[in-house]
Amino acid sequence: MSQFLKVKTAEEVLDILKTLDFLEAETVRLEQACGRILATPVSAPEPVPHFARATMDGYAVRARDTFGASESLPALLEITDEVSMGKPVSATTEKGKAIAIPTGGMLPSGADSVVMVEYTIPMDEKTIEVIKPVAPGDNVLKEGEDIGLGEELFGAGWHLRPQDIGVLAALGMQAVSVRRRPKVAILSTGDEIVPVSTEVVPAGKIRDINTFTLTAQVQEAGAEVGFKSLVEDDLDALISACRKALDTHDVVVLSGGSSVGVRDFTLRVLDFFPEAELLVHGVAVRPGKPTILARIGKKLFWGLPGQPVSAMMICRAFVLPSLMILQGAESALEPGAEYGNTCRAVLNRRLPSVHGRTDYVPVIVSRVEGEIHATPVFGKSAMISTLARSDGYVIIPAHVEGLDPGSEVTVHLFQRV
Ligand SMILES: Nc1nc2c(c(=O)[nH]1)N[C@H]1C(S)=C(S)[C@@H](COP(=O)(O)OP(=O)(O)OC[C@H]3O[C@@H](n4cnc5c(N)ncnc54)[C@H](O)[C@@H]3O)O[C@H]1N2
Ligand code: MOO
Repeated sequence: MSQFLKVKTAEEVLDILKTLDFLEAETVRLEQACGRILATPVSAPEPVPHFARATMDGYAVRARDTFGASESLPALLEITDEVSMGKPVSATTEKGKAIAIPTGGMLPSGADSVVMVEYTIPMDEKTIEVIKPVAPGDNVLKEGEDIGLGEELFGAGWHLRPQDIGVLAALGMQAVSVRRRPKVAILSTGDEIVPVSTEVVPAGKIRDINTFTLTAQVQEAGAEVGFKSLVEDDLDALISACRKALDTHDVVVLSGGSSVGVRDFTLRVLDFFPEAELLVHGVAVRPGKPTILARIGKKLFWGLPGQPVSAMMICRAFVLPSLMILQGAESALEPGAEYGNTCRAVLNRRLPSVHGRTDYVPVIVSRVEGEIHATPVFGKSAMISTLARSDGYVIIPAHVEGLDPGSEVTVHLFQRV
């Protein structure tokens, strides 16, 4: 199966990802729904609120009984009843009458507005003077004013946020249908890689970084990380680790290998999976050109470069979008959609770039005299500290040969919020 495919552009890879099938839907309780992606649209089965409510403490009145009221010429109203919180009141607000009401109380019939207590002067136990008029609807939340009956609230593919959960709670939806979280296995390979727990690292070896960075990244995209393993550079060991991972996971993310010819090694692993279909073998990007993507049955297999910066950038640029698409995220399916938040900034250094290759350049974002600046962080892709110092990255498209200082750029922020 080791056919060699033409190196793909970043856009071609994203287009391939958009053709992936979504994972199945599952029902989760509202408490677990934040951050999940809706599988079916949601519309309102009832109005919110389902009765008119006061939004201020005061008196429920007929607005026309207060028209023209002022401090010098107050409107005199008789208090006939009091609304208790959480209970309907049987009394009706009649002409010249007022019913005391707390914020959130149910508006009595006949009333169309609430006079705030501050604009009333008690005359005696049963009488108030209103010193400022109200218009119909003042200080009242009407039935369905928050959410209308049948209102279309969220489409399939909507990424649920805390406030969305609040809407679902208001509607009494105790459970929602969302896409299953992708289960991801993270395999790191290389004879030079030793576990983080290694106290004295032998000469020629380094501690494992990628297992940790890739795990943290894919979790950020809502995936569950199952199997994690450091695998030696041995074909049989790699095949058996991949087989185990593919059996029980939706996605396998393998990083690194041996310095020479590792790509062939990863491709050779794929030869042992008859269903494997190589989708990407090399991407015209920097860093991370030697990236592999294959489909194995319904499963995805990513082969990422071993350099920690390259692995993280490819994960962010392609693996995370693939995880969002598996979860049916509409935001990941839009043309030109990028994962995460962005901000606009002014570049304060020249950024060289080669025509025909998309560059991902880490930057520091700072505010200088009210303007947001992006300062490139240069460094080799073996240097994880460059990303730790950066706030995000700028993408220089393949057709652009470098950017001059003063260019306005979009910074893709590492932090999602
Ligand atoms: N002669 C050439 N050499 C290299 C080329 C090339 O085109 N010709 N490409 C370079 C580029 S670009 C990259 S990227 C790397 C590709 O690396 P591999 O994916 O083959 O992976 P490795 O060789 O195993 O690792 C590269 C580097 O990353 C370190 N590494 C690997 N895994 C981890 C880990 N889990 N934690 C921390 N660091 C890790 C590994 O020790 C190597 O230093 O090849 C270039 N070479
Ligand atoms: O493609 Mo490599 O990832 O630039 O270091």
